[in-house]
Amino acid sequence: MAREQLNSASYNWNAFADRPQLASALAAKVADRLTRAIDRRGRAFLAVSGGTTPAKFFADLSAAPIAWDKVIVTLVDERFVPASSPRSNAGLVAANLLQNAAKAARFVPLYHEAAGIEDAATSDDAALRSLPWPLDVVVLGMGPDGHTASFFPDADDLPKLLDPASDRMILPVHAKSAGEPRLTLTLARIIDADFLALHIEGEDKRVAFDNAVAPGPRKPIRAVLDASPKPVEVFWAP
Ligand SMILES: O=C(O)[C@H](O)[C@@H](O)[C@H](O)[C@H](O)COP(=O)(O)O
Repeated sequence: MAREQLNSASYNWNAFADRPQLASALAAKVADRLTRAIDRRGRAFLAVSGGTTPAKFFADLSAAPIAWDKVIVTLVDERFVPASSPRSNAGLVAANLLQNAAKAARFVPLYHEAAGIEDAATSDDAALRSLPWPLDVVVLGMGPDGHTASFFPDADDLPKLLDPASDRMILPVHAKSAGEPRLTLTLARIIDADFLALHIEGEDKRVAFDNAVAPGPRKPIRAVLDASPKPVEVFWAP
């Protein structure tokens, strides 16, 4: 698809006629990039987002015939709730992605019991350092407010979350609009990924994306586009 270069933000817009076609195409692309990573370095490291959008994509990806036993899956971000909560991204991934062939993957969650979100982020950051960074594949989602990961526009310390030079893997997030406190990958770890995709669906998200990349107050998704050394692959269906 033609690449759209807008100011310093670069992205490729991949539009699909419907959501099943998007899910199938994104699953095939991610499976291919994971296989290429395994061929290159003997393993692959994937981070996925939660929310309501990715379930069909997860289901399609879960059936991909790749060497899932060589794949590590983690989350782009997590709500500070146990996996048993309906709000849990780990629960969503367990129910939709870690099924079928993908059951063989190793899953590294972000949530664990802790005194608070700061303690959880500190211990996550230490624990995740042993993973084979950089990520090979990251799949982002986006909210109507232009947030991605847990980079909410009203987050305390948003500049710290968006610092492209951060050496942190995981940071805590407090944001009124987020619901629960969150744990999130830093922007620096996201833009280090070998393949970075943004999966959005519906007219509202297309308008929100267009607004985010238009001149004006910078939304968090725009910070990712601007900082990414490669064009972000946007996958969109009505
Ligand atoms: O924990 C989360 O909610 C996600 O990681 C978040 O960044 C999500 O991708 C967007 O909020 C879009 O969510 P929907 O897919 O529900 O619109």
